[in-house]
Formats: sequence, structure tokens, C-alpha cells
Amino acid sequence: MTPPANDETNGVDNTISALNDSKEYKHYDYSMVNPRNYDDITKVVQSIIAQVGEDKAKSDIVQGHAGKLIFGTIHGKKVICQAGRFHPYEHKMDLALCAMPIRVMDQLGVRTLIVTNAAGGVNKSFHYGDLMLIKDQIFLPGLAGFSPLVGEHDKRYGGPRFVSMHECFDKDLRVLTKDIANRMSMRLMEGVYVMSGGPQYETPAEVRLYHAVGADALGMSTCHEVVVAKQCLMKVNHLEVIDAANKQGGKGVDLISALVKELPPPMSKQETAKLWGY
Ligand SMILES: O=P(O)(O)O[C@H]1O[C@H](CO)[C@@H](O)[C@H]1O
Ligand code: HPA
Repeated sequence: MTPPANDETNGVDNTISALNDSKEYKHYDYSMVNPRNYDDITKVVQSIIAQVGEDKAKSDIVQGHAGKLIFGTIHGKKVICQAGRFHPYEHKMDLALCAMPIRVMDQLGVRTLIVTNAAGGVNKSFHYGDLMLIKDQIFLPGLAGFSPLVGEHDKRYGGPRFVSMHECFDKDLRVLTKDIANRMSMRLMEGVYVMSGGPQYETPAEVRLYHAVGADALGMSTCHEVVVAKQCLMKVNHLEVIDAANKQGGKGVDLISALVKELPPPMSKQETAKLWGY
């Protein structure tokens, strides 16, 4: 999957019109972004209905990231999986473009999004390889004006102009995930994720800064995807692996699979809008 050279609106339209030719791509309720490598995704997806995009797993852009949308089922639920993501530092900090797949998922009906990533630990009680559930985010590029919502508000995609970021990681889904992890006897941390623009890693002084402002883990992705998902009135749940994606992939994948099995039926946009007071 290559991001289009034109703006993100055309990218969504072009992708949807290409997909709309086939009924296989219609009416998906759930979506997953970036179980980091393609093998992990194929372990979770029990039946693959269709795939679009290139497998860039061996590219040198971001090691281990494929470039595919996979349409399939997990425990009978229809799920779109985005294998690999667009990082802002790969695309001149065009955050709207990088979050474009979320708008595509929205247009295909997705109401619940599960996002994953790999991150560095800031919280000193975290161990290499731990899993963390995100309860809140600090979107540093967004604070500096690099938001995916900057620019014209395209009403065709609905959603509010001014998006509330309260409870941006759905509380009920977090409670469910913790309960499942507990039943599976899995160590699951919970904390705040901070996103920098990257791609340079952080200095020790920057880690101290992030710690001082309440961050538990840091990375260079995700927050712009969550902002767009919130504008699209999706419920979001987010899991990350502390700096050991490949070592820990199996455990995260097991948890995601168990979570999808127990996900409640998705709420409609109208229901979510009412719940969130729009
Ligand atoms: O967040 P994901 O996509 O897992 O990628 C993480 O890994 C890369 C650094 O190794 C950065 O892009 C960081 O954000
Ligand atoms: N820093 C930033 N991003 C990362 C890291 C890290 O230590 N590990 C994985 N993604």
C-alpha cells in the first residue's frame, strides 16, 4: 500500500472507489492497525477474505512493517487489518496523509479500532517486552500544529470540527482487555503514551522530560491515527509492546485474538455521537 501522491481526501476517495467494485470489501465493523509484522497478523486472522497492497516487509523503510490491508475474520467477526503503517517521519510530517487508512476504514463501516505499536519504556517499573494498554496520549507533534485535522474540515466524512480527546481510549474496552489479560495470567501494564516526530531516538534528557509530564512509554506513531478515529466516532483500544516487538509479538497477538472474540457489538455512529455529547 503506497500513500497517494495527492492529498488525503483524494486518497480516501480513490481507495474507496477502487474497493467498492467488490462486495468483499463492504461492511466491516472492526479494524486493527499494525500488529507489527505480517506473520503476526496472519496468526490472528482465521480466514483471509482479500488482501490489497504490497508486502513491503523486506523494505528498508521501517523494518518489519508490511504495507497491506487484509480483510478477514477473527472468531467470526469481520475485521480489516492494516499491516504496517505510514509514519509521519516517512512522509514529510503529513499527518493527515498518514492517518488516511483510518478514514478508509471509517468509510467501510468500522466502528471499533484496535491499534498496536512498539514503544520505548519511560516508566521505570516496565520491563523490556512488557505489554502496555494505553489510557491516554500526549501528542507532541499535534501540540506543535502537526495535527491530522489541520486544514479544511471535509464535511463529507462527518464528525466534529473540534474533536474531544477525553476518554480517547475507550474505558469499557480497557476494562475488558484487563479482565481478559487477568484470566490469561498475562502481565499487562497501563499508562500514557507520548509521541515525538522522530525518527531520531530520544536523548536521556528528553526521556526525563517525558517522565516529568506523566508519560509511561514513547514512540513515533499512533496519536494522529487516534485523533482521526475519534473524529470518525470510533471506539479505540490500544496495546503496545515495550521495545521488543518481535520477542513479544506472540503474547500480544494472543491477547488481541481473545479480545476480538469478546468485543461487544459495535455502536453506530449515531449512538456514539449521542454518548459523547455531540
Ligand atoms: O510505532 P510503531 O509503528 O510500532 O514504530 C515504532 O518503531 C519505530 C522506531 O523503531 C518508530 O516508528 C516507533 O514509533
Ligand atoms: N523510542 C522511540 N520509539 C520507539 C522506541 C524507543 O525507544 N522503541 C520502539 N519505538
